[in-house]
Amino acid sequence: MTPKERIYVAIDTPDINRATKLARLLSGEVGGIKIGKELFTAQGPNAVRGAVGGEPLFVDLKFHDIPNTVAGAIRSSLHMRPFMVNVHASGGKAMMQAAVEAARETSEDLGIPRPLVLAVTVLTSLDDTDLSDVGQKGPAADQVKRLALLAQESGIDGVVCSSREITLLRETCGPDFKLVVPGIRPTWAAVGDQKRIMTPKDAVAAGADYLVIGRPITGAEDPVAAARRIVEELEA
Ligand SMILES: O=c1ccn([C@@H]2O[C@H](COP(=O)(O)O)[C@@H](O)[C@H]2O)c(=O)[nH]1
Repeated sequence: MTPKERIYVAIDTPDINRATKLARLLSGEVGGIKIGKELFTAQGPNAVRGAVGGEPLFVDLKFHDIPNTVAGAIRSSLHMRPFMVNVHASGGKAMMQAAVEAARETSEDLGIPRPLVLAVTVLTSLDDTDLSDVGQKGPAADQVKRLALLAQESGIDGVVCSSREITLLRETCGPDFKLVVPGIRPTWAAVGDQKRIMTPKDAVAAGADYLVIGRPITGAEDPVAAARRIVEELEA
């Protein structure tokens, strides 16, 4: 995979014209587009697929509900022809198994490749103190490892984690388990609300499969130049 192909740009906006413009501008500059709750909730699935065009799509809706409901949500999300979809690992084993099974069945019914089904471990905006505030047993790396192992046992293809846990998860879950990492910050970008961060180059060196990068690209005065700068840093 080339460095460029590893980058999924997070387009977080409710505005379909802005999303479409960004997706067109960045086509060929990155590996794919990630859309999340902001665009999806404002515009719905047809508009999302239209905005993204033919680019590989990561549908980041982080489903977290009872198994039957999550299976239904996964089935519905496959109409956007995603390359990756996700659920929260903390939804438990039965929920993750239901998600994987729904993705398998629906992709067969639709005659499309089965998307990678990922599980979110601990959000990159949380640190050890935040985890303890919500009663989760930290440190964050321990909770990430626990959830990643549960996800792997459930048939999930990989996890969303921070780059700081890559080395640990490569040792624990092996080379084929996909590691998709948001919380990516080039040295020249604002950190914002992210807490467990790393630079693109360090994340790839650590063994990330895909980097999710939003505001450092979409919030830049020139998003194409920002994307190219990141690719150059990865290639250097
Ligand atoms: O743990 C997680 C899971 C998902 N995200 C999503 O990734 C992008 C990051 O955007 P930036 O602008 O680069 O911070 C965003 O869409 C989040 O919803 C995450 O950040 N952390």
